[in-house]
Amino acid sequence: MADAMLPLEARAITVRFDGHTAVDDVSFTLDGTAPAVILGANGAGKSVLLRVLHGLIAPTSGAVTWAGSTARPSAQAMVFQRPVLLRRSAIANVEYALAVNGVDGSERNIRARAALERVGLAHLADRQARVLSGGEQQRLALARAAALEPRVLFLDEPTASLDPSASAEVERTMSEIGRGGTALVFTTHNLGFAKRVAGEILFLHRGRLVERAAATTFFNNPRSPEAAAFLEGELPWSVSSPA
Ligand SMILES: Nc1ncnc2c1ncn2[C@@H]1O[C@H](COP(=O)(O)OP(=O)(O)OP(=O)(O)O)[C@@H](O)[C@H]1O
Repeated sequence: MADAMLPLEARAITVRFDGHTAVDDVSFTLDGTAPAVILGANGAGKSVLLRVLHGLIAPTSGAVTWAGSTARPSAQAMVFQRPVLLRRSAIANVEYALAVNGVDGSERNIRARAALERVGLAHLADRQARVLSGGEQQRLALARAAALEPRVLFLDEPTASLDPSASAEVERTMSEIGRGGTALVFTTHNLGFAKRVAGEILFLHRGRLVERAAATTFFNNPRSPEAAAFLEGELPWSVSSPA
């Protein structure tokens, strides 16, 4: 997990869909030392920004650079709100991801077992992935991503469709992965989760980055009126960006 790929820099990222601006001239640099959480109301542009950073969406203008290069490094992965799992056993799902990433056959099983162990799913290694509970499926998605030993892991609302106890398990697993040297960058609507895990906050409002701060500063003393309203629960439920 060489640090040669950091910092991760967003340079004037703008994303437009059919004339609608989802992300509007967003710039920041992440050095990977603390978990970064992207916050904002529904439609603020969080998921789109995360996908641009990961390389799933090309920005309309601007660029993402890794240690100054626009080449997308392989040591970064993404976990989605609802994991897409293959119709195979839990361990076979992890082994498949390792195979796709060029890990030798002999090593795959060892790394997959270690990854399942890490997320507390070793006992379910041979169970069909698709019959696992929602929380177990999300932890399997985390194991699959962590097995690749990414330097940066993007997570889009990783606990959104889970009950409180499954959320707590996923949160614990993410923190453990973060302590293992993987930089976490994620979105969430769960402010308690953000407070517990975040080192810094990137707050988006209508596609614009209106505030970036250390998490404690952001939650105790937000500078922007938009962030203050968001934390007070006073922003309208959906805040779309202007056309
Ligand atoms: N593929 C797409 N085509 C057209 N518009 C899109 C597309 N993806 C996102 N958008 C729009 O871009 C805006 C930002 O969407 P995004 O999913 O990033 O919001 P978000 O902040 O993640 O919201 P939420 O909290 O509801 O998930 C929204 O207005 C959304 O409708």
